[in-house]
Amino acid sequence: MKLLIKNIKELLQIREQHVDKLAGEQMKTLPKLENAYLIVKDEDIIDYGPMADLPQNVVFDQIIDATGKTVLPSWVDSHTHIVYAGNRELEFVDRINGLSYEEIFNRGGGILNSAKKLQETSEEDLYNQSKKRLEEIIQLGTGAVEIKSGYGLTLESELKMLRVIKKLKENYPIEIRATFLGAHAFPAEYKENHQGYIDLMINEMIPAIAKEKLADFIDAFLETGYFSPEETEKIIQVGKEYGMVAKVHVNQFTAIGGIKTCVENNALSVDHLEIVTDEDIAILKDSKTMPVALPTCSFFISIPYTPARKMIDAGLPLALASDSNPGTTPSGNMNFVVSTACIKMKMTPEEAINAATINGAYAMGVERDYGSITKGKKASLIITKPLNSFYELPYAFGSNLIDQVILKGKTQLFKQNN
Ligand SMILES: N=CN[C@@H](CCC(=O)O)C(=O)O
Ligand SMILES: [Zn+2]
Repeated sequence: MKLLIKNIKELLQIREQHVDKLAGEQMKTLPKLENAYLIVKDEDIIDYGPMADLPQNVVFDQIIDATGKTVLPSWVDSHTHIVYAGNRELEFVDRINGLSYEEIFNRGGGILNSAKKLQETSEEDLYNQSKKRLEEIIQLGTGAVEIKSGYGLTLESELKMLRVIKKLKENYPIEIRATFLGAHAFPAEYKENHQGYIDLMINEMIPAIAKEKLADFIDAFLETGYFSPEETEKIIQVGKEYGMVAKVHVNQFTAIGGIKTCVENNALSVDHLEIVTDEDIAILKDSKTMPVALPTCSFFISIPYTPARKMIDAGLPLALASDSNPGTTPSGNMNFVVSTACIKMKMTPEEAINAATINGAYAMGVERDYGSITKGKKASLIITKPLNSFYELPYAFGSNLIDQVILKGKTQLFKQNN
């Protein structure tokens, strides 16, 4: 199966040589080709170039004319919780009426509210609720996504979540990686017995999950009132013994030394980072750990934005992800994430697109196959509607500027979600 996309007004994020990630100044450049073609064979990008060099006498099975349109690699969303049951719109109204995220959690809401709902939901129902969200993000241009457990908080329900993620992975062309987030919150019955829940995770959950090969990564909510740096360290070290790489929620509300713990334990990414100290920046500077910002979480619950300017100007890399979840970000729209990063965090469109493609791919370990227009990478692409320039993507926030989504070489069309 050979597909030609021709007359592309702007072909973005072309990288002839493989890059793992981009940091500091490098993020300012988004290489592009104007009036270009791109050729796909089966699942892969095999060629691209200026229209003047389009190979002649080649027979294509499908031709897309992208006159006036921009083509870019699909978004890579390295941090989501899109598998969940029900939603939390009542807490949304509680927050409007003055309660904080912390106050809602302390009343038994928040993560524990979602856990209760999920424990009462069958695996089949959970799959059906979650697949609608997955189809929605595919239509919004996401081509690779990380999905976390963490609303189960019992052996049975964590397995249920991870099996749903596995089934989504089997049934959809979007690239999926799974993360075990048993350490999302202490269940009420373990409030005064942290060690008991940690023992449950270490002795039962992690071995069972590893046995079924259900998780690539391990995560914890390292935060005041949730998991301490020491508790997190223990959990991620055991995860590592079972082949799970750490990706950690840290510094969402407070800086308690969590970034240091994560970097020392070779975390692939540290995510949230709404509160970042100068010491944290220095620790991240010479590490392989990718900082990940989640600006639509800041938008939704009115907390500070990750200081992206300060971090990038200090030479750090930065990835952007949606954090799609029922409590703090009920949206998996990466287009809005990119807009919010530009509008609220003063990232340039070039920086934001780099952060949502190649750096996102690094943050979920798929940078060999996703995140840039490079020969041999997966043909997972966004074709926009006609645009003046790609700057319109973050500028026209709230508009859907996507005309077509191609995942692994195939156009994606879903029936309207109902
Ligand atoms: N902060 C921790 N976890 C999620 C939110 C969980 C929830 O409120 O359901 C997050 O990344 O924002
Ligand atoms: Zn999260």
